[in-house]
Amino acid sequence: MEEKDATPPKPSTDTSSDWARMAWTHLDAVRRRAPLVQCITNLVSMDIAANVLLASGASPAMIHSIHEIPDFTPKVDALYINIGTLSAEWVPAMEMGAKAAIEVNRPWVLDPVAVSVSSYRMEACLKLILQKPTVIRGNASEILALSSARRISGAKGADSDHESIDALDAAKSLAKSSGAVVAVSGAVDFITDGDRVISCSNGVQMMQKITATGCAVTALIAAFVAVDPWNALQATASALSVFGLAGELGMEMANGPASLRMHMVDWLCRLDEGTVTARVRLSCRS
Ligand SMILES: Nc1ncnc2c1ncn2[C@@H]1O[C@H](COP(=O)(O)OP(=O)(O)OP(=O)(O)O)[C@@H](O)[C@H]1O
Ligand SMILES: Cc1ncsc1CCO
Ligand SMILES: [Mg+2]
Repeated sequence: MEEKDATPPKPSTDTSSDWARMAWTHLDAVRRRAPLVQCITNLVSMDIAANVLLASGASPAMIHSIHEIPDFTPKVDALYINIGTLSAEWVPAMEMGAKAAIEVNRPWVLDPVAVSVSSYRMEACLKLILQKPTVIRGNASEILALSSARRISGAKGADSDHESIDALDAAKSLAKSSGAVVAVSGAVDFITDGDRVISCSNGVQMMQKITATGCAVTALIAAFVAVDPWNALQATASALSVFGLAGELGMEMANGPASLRMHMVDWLCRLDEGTVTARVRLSCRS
C-alpha cells in the first residue's frame, strides 16, 4: 500500500452530506493506496470478492494455506475470514491467520456465513471471535445467532430469515461483548460499535439474488478498514454505502441478477466524487 501513513482526514459527521463525503474519502483512499487484502474465504465467493476488491482499487489475495500464512499474513494491510464453506482443514488456517494479523496490528474482518447451521460452525466462529476481529458483518439471522452464541431455529443456510432491524439489539450486544464493530446487512444496513449506530439505506433488493454479495461486501469492508483502521465504524459504513450505491446504479442497467452483478462491478470502478457525495445515504441513529 502506498502512502502507508496517510490515513484519510477524519470526516465531520454532522449531516448526511458529511457522511457521503466521508464515504468518498474512504473510496478515494482505497483507490490511491490499493490495500493488500488477504482473503481466507469460501469457494463460492472467491471470484466475486476478488473482483469487487479489484474494481474498488484494492489488491485481493486468496491465500489460505497454513504453510504460507507465516510468511504472507504479516505483510497484508487487512485480513478477511469467511466461514462459508468451512471444513476441517480451513479452521487452523483461519485461526493462524487471525493470530498473525493481530500480532502485527492489522485489522481483520469476519463473515460468519450460516453460523446457525451446525455446532461445528458456531464453535469455530466463537473461537475466532476470541482473536478480536475488527469488524463482524453478517445478515440478520447470522448476527442474531452469533450474539446469543446459540443456533436459532428457522435459520436457513446462507440466506437470512430475518429483517436487519430485528438484529439491531443483537448487533449492539455482540459489539459490546466482542469489542468488534458489528454490521448487519439487509434492506437497511446497521453498523454499530455497541453505542453508536449508523444506518445505510443504499442498495437494491435484487442484490440478494446474486450469491455471495454479502461475502463480497465484507471483503470490501476489510479494504476500507485497511485505509482507516482507527475509525472502523465509519470505514465499515462507507464500504456498505459504496457497495449499495454500485448496486443501485447497476440496477438501472440490469435485466436480472447476472447482469446486475456485472454492472455493479463496473460501477464500483466508475464511481466518481459527484455521484458518491450526491447519492450515499448514511445517517446516525443514536
Ligand atoms: N432488501 C434489500 N434492499 C437493498 N439492499 C439489500 C437488500 N437485501 C440485501 N441488500 C444488500 O445486499 C448486500 C448483501 O447483503 P445480504 O444481507 O443479502 O448478505 P448475505 O445474506 O450475507 O449474503 P451472502 O451470504 O449471499 O453473501 C448488502 O450490501 C445489503 O445492503
Ligand atoms: C451459497 C453459499 N453456501 C455456502 S457459502 C455460500 C455463499 C453465500 O454466502
Ligand atoms: Mg452471508
